[in-house]
Amino acid sequence: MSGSTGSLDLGSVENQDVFIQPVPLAWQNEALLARGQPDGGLSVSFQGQRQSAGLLTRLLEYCAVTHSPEVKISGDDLIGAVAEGSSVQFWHCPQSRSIKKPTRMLKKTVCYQCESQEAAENAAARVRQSSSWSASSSPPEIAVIINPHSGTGRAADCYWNVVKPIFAAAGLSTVEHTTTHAGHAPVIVQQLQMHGLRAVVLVGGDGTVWEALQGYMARPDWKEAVQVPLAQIPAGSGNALAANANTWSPVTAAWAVCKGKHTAFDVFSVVQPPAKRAFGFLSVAYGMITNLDIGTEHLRWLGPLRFTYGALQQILLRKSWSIRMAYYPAELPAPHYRGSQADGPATPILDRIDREAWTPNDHASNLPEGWHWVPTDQVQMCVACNLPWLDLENNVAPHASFGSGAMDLVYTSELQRLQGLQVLLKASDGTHLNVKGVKLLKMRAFMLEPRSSGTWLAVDGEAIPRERVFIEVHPRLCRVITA
Ligand SMILES: Nc1ncnc2c1ncn2[C@@H]1O[C@H](COP(=O)(O)OP(=O)(O)OP(=O)(O)O)[C@@H](O)[C@H]1O
Repeated sequence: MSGSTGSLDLGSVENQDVFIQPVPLAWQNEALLARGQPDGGLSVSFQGQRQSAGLLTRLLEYCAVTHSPEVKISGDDLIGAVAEGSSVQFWHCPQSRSIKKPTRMLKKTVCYQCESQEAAENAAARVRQSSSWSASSSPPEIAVIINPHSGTGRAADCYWNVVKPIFAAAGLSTVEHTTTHAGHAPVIVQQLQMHGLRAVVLVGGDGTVWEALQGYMARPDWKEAVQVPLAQIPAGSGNALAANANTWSPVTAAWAVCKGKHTAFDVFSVVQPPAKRAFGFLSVAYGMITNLDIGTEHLRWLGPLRFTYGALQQILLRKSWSIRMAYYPAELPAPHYRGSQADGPATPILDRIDREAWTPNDHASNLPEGWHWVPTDQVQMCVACNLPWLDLENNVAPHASFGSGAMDLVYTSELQRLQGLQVLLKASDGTHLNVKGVKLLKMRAFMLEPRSSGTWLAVDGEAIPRERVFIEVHPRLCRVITA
């Protein structure tokens, strides 16, 4: 590799990654030779001075004396670069070792000295564009909503100290909004200029995602708006959307936003007249699960540990709650709907039943065609999951998936304490479904009628009135950024 002062060699590179279309990327000068790789990655060799000290520098110096002065960064890992004066530094997010929950860590190369400030800025701009702009000539625009109340109250720190520097190195154009009160996120989302946005990034927990979803669906242009993916930076207590998107840590989620890969996922309508229809993305829970979540709100300072504490308490108490529930099974096709959807997505299954006819004391009444009763009138755990992970730790519905068009009802009626403990211990890998007494049903729509006090009815972890509720899944309606 010869260094010819100031010359810029624009070689072409092939695009082998569907999400990254590398621009031709190769330039060289006396100090720095960086070559675009076929996978969109970067091979950097330093022929001039190196700046900055630290372990990484010393390691690289070691490489230099052992005649392998090249740093190779894969296109998948590379996210951008930072230029300062006439030096440039490349940022990348390689996978860390954990295989169970793949996360990424942030790494920065040493600062390479270019021949001029312009050369350094040029180098940084090229790397950003090739690694994080999906071949666009202008930077992707991102709306960020930060809930400073989420989790243990560190969401804002997490964003400004960890995530924002990554977005800046990737050259993303961000506009930040910080919520000032509960219920603020839907207002922010309704006012966003969605056209052209790469993503709406939510820094917070699932309550923030839930609120943002209400904002999406309340927009007159909801059909177009839902094409803009959501992303969750896991900074709350539960962080289920991030878990299900395989973005298990703030750095991993930030990296995923830089890469911009997204997929469709189901959401569901929550119909509980006379209240306005709401929308959920995660779960409908009654009994034990709500007690261990909403019932431990006063222990927020414990972080995710509060759920473990709450679960142990519920298992030992061994309480059960009265319920009546009917469902439209996943095996049956969803009826077709052809009407206008100006007021939100249609609910063809719920529209075919007479919801008023289901009187509270009428367990034996005839069900509409295709519907079945859930065969119990008493539950301990009762949670209908739209996604497998209910938080970063618990894979409660391992057979659920992003776009299945169905929710998995996981429930128990008469678990002993020992079985309850087994469920708690096995929920992290989904094997709790094998514990005797744990039942699973797949449903496209359902009616849940809570009949006990002393517990909550909750959608996505948010309490709703403890009254009869009708749910219908909307297959693949929204989009989410994934790793
Ligand atoms: N500035 C604010 N002050 C107080 N509360 C807020 C503010 N902004 C948002 N909220 C409320 O904070 C609640 C909790 O936020 P969020 O759900 O993100 O965190 P969490 O409860 O820790 O996480 P998870 O829902 O994943 O368990 C939301 O229901 C939201 O209404």
